Amino acid sequence: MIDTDQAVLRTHGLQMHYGHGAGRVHALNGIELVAAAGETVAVMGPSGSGKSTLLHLLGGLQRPSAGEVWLAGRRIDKLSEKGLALLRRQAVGFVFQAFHLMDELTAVENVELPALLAGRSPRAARRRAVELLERVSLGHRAGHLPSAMSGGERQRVSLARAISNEPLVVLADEPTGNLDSAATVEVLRLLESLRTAGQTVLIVTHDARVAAVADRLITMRDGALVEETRLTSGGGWPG
Ligand SMILES: Nc1ncnc2c1ncn2[C@@H]1O[C@H](COP(=O)(O)OP(=O)(O)OP(=O)(O)O)[C@@H](O)[C@H]1O
Repeated sequence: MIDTDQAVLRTHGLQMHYGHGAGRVHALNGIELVAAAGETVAVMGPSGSGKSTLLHLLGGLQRPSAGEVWLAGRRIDKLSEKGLALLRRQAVGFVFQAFHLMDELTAVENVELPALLAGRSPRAARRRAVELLERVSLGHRAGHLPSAMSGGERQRVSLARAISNEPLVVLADEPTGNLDSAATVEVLRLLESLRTAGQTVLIVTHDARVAAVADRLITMRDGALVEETRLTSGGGWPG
């Protein structure tokens, strides 16, 4: 049991409905989730079980229909739009299956963007972006546009961007969903290095190799958490 005082992420009675009347979809039905500081949590479950919706609510991309979302001891589901935008910029790093990089910006410009938006000096933002690209073994590709990069390289750029503001939590939605096996292994290594570095990470995935990197695996079905497994290896490199 995780001490909720140490929770970076916490939900209480989290519900999400879409639509009205007969067309109403209950995407989340009262989720109680706690993620401790430094923990990597994988979320698996069938298509439509509510994984992406949960991730969006945790990162302040959407607001719940009912219930509470807490990030680092602060309730975020009642924040204003402006407050949510600030929170997303400062406290959350997102990684998406489709990368969501800015096509017209180079790799280094993509990675430095969050730091610039957060008010860092251009020089400091550039220095950090270069360091991060080196950390994901893409220092030599800093000046390249995303269109000139492979899927694995693009996802490594988006991981570097996700951690550029030292977020409290990294939320990854099927980060290997668009990647071949070799690129998946590269991204797995990076997720593993985030875990080792003590970053709090939540990963939605359909890939058991990705889930194996986590400290804890949560399974969802029909908008509910139905199973929780502490991985015996405490997270580890899949063989
Ligand atoms: N914007 C929306 N409007 C209406 N229904 C939605 C919307 N977004 C999601 N849903 C529905 O909510 C339920 C949960 O969707 P969600 O995308 O969270 O599932 P998921 O587990 O992430 O699925 P997948 O693994 O296919 O990505 C599904 O029934 C889905 O059709």
